[in-house]
Amino acid sequence: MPINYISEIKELTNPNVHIKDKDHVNKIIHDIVNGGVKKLQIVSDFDRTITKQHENGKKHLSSFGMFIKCPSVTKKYLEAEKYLTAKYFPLEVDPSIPSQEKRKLMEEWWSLTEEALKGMAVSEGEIEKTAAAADPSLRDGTAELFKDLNKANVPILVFSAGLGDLVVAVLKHCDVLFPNVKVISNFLKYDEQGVIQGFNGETIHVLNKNEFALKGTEYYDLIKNRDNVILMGDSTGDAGMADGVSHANAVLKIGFLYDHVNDSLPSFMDAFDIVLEDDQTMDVIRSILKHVL
Ligand SMILES: Nc1nc2c(ncn2[C@@H]2O[C@H](COP(=O)(O)O)[C@@H](O)[C@H]2O)c(=O)[nH]1
Ligand SMILES: [Mg+2]
Repeated sequence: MPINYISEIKELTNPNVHIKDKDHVNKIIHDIVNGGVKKLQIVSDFDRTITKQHENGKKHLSSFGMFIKCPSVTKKYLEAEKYLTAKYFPLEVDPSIPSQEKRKLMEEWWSLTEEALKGMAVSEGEIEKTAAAADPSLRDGTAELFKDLNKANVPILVFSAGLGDLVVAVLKHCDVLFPNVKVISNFLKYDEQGVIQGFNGETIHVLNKNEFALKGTEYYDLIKNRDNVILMGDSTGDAGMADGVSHANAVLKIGFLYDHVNDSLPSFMDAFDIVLEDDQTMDVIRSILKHVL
């Protein structure tokens, strides 16, 4: 009789864990366990997935939210960022907005953000210092998780619609930027004088991650023989992050839900296999990996 992981793994029996199709989740966990470390890869969102969603009663800053703490950020950008975030963040987390309409709104937000960034001279050094000073909180157990995955040589793709320079600086500051960790995100493009020209490459926002084929990226070679994926995100748009892994076999999608729990739970349970309500830890993925690593 195959193991019933959902009843075996106590972290999956907590009342804040929501699973729509238990048989399906058991089957995926079985495939991941049977495939072992050589077949496994992790794809994770960054803001409010690797970082906490809230701590000590305060919402956690996003990578863009940390960026505005850089001393060289202009007053003009601060005003633009404040206005844009106040306008678009509530729309991002509003479950009642149809996805096509929300996608247009997110495209607007990111393109206006890119325009507002142009012309500033905020150096990488300043970004590193700001990341350290922001004292970001990764989910409890993230360092242990990344260390165990690095030891087992399991690649982790951090796929962020945030500001890649800040994402890398935070991972470095928290000593989790191990060799197995790769970041795909919006990285700043600079001219020779160190002035920001926008983002490098195509802009990633919260609702187009599913379109980023990983084929052709430097990451692809690492994962081409790894067809089992554990995916983690905090937005329904994150659930498509592994769509670019065309050869994927078993994909276990873990969603961290915090905003508008009652209204968002149905769409989260459709998008993710396991939904964790207000869980600021990596306990669930670590408890599953105990059967793999
Ligand atoms: N404070 C701000 N937050 C922003 C801005 N633009 C986007 N965002 C947030 O970033 C995350 C995306 O990052 P991910 O790692 O979760 O993909 C998204 O959820 C937005 O809330 C901004 O200008 N200011
Ligand atoms: Mg996020």
